[in-house]
Amino acid sequence: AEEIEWWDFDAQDELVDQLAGDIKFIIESALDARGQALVAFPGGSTPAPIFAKLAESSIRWKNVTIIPTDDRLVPVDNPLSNVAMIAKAFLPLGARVLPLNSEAEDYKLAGSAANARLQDLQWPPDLIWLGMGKDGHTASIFPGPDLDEAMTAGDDIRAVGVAPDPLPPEAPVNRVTLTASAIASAKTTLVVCNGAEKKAVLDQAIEEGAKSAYPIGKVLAKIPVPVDIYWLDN
Ligand SMILES: O=C(O)[C@H](O)[C@@H](O)[C@H](O)[C@H](O)COP(=O)(O)O
Repeated sequence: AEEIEWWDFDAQDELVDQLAGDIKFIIESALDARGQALVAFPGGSTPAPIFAKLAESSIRWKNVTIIPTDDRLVPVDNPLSNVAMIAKAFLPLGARVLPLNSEAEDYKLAGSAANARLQDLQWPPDLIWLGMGKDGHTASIFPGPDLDEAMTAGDDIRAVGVAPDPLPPEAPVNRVTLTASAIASAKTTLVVCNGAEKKAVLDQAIEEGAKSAYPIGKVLAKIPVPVDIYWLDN
């Protein structure tokens, strides 16, 4: 990243208020400028309170398209589905929510189907919000066999299918994920993470940059704009 700005929080509600306010500002600036906005939100356990706060805000959601940064290859009625979590929060407000995953059995096919779908969108996204795992993964760019493809896919490849090895215990399924070049194309990127363990990983990843074994380090090194990191010390 051109520059990294850290925002440290001691209390979750402070982080939620600040982050929801900043995301609202980014979306409304895009709506004022282009009449529409495209944003990518992560899955996992961190987003729920922030989604709830965003859902309370007076954003003109009907002109907003939301895609997941990545998704687990499960049907939308599966509790592991990221798009289901996003749809539950924002569809009732009139936002357009586009799934990354499809019925494709094979994760590679699912990746190409997701990539084809993203080609129809007004690119690049106004905002990409990244989460991070303790292993340094972000979106579904994991350390391991598919890391290279997700990191080196050309600018025209916006999503790929990945088969993390080992499968992440919190959601042991194959995935589709935005590629590093797609993430690096965003107008604004922010990272949200919590806890001392993740902070240590993130500090090391940022220091090591493109050489890092941590995917978040490689991805952040590709981003040409300043990145804000919201960290909750809990
Ligand atoms: O589908 C996913 O799993 C996510 O998009 C993933 O990248 C997530 O952001 C991290 O795993 C952090 O997850 P937590 O918020 O649960 O710590």
